[in-house]
Amino acid sequence: MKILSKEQIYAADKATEQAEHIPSFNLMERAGGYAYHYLHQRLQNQPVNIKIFCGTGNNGGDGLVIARNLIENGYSVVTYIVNYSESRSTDFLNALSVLKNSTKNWPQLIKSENDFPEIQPEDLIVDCIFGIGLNRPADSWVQKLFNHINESRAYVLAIDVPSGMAIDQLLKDEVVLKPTVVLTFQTPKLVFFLPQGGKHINSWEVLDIGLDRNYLNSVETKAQLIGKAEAKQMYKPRSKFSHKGTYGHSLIIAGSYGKMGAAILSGKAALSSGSGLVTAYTTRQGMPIMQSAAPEIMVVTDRHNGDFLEEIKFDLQPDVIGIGPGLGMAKTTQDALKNFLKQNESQLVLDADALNMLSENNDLLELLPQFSVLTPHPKELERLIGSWSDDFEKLKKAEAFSDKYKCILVLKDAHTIVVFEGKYYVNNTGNPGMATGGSGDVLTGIITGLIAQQYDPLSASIFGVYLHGRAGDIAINHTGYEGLTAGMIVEFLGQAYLDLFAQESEKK
Ligand SMILES: NC(=O)C1=CN([C@@H]2O[C@H](COP(=O)(O)OP(=O)(O)OC[C@H]3O[C@@H](n4cnc5c(N)ncnc54)[C@H](O)[C@@H]3O)[C@@H](O)[C@H]2O)[C@@H](O)CC1
Ligand SMILES: [K+]
Repeated sequence: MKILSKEQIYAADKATEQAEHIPSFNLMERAGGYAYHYLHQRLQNQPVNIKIFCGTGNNGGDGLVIARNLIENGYSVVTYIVNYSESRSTDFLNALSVLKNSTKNWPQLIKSENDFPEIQPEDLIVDCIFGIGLNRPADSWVQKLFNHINESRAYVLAIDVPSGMAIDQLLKDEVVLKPTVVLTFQTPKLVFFLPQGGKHINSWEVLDIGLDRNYLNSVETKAQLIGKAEAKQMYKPRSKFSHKGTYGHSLIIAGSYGKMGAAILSGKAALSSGSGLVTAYTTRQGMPIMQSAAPEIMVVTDRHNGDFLEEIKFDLQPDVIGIGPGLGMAKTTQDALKNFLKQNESQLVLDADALNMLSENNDLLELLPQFSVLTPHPKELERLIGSWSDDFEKLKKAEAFSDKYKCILVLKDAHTIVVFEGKYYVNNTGNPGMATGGSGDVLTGIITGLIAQQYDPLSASIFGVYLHGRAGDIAINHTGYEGLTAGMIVEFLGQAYLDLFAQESEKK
């Protein structure tokens, strides 16, 4: 699903007005009307006290349209205008006059803290104070109103975006009216998926307000949300006349004394993602551990007998190499990595200690083949690209890094974002249960295994992140968040594949 920027949303509104030859107020009527239907379907005329807080721009105008529809249909509504500014948008004024003409229920003005109404926990709050137009922190009395509503513990439905949250920047000392649900128009907003904005959002739904299809189909967005529909399109079906060689050979370079689990998890994940063959390259001590833990995985070791890898040399021609999990940061391993990178020609997926070694020896980055995949978690990313002031800057810096080294960056987080060639692919699977040791090793294995099967590195990264999250989502039905272990993500990978097509087969 495309994630439109603020400018693109305004342009989509304009394109719709032009294509349909309608004034902008009709679009507000439509958006507010659909939002009313959304509420009505769920409320079914239950006697709830609804409090609608409206700003003085178009988000506020939407609120006035929702209020009018609710009142006309017999709901108990109090409408407030939060007077953060003396100026009013034209469509806000249109909506206000329609509301005043068609109901006797005039809004109450809130100009300061003295005007705050009491809010009961059982009230239903509709937040239409600020939408996508917020571009600076709200006045302190308005922020106090947000907190006043937050403290009430009432159910809050935010219209389009939660008030107080800018969609294209992190505002200083941001105070957000915390929504129970965000009903967002047409396209989810990027900020919902970034840690600093996303932490306020439990749940969001898209309301299709019928913006112009031509515009939406043709607009190129920087960000895209990756769900099942997108993942399904990437899936490569298997042919009947295939053999293990068809699906490639993955080499996993991982593990050290006490960290053989990382190699096992990565290797097993590469196998379960479908790699035809998997070989692990690890320390000699690791050989019996690997062989007994995963008989399907072949093992090659270095010549030495140390706790850490001292040499990375093998007589194989893998299709792809996943390198890094559990390697440790020993000087000998760093030298081994350097020598390996100097002569390597295989496609690479780099994770964990391999990334840390790259951060410590920046010149090694120049040795990476084009389209290498790097999968840093936030700390590893910071070591690679330096610190950032907010999530938007983090993305920009990641983009610059990816451009410079022609690599694919997989920014692991609650919503993992794959960054490549100026585009952001935002994953929409996964859950907090996956914040567990080894989960990243599994992702490395999956992406490696997909590249072995001839997924191009970008598709392998996007699809791999999706499958990893989906496997975790299916697994928690059996384990709960706390009980989920990285090994289970591997076990449920097959289910994640099956799930891509689950709906079709259920319908048959
Ligand atoms: N045709 C359209 O453009 C449509 C717009 N819609 C709604 O319009 C919203 C956007 O409306 P607006 O652009 O009017 O913006 P908002 O209603 O989000 O904000 C109102 C105005 O407040 C001002 N402002 C920004 N930060 C402020 C601050 N901290 N303190 C005081 N004033 C501040 C800005 O000038 C901004 O335009 C969307 O989120 C959506 O809800 C919908 O009605 C659908 C159609
Ligand atoms: K809002």
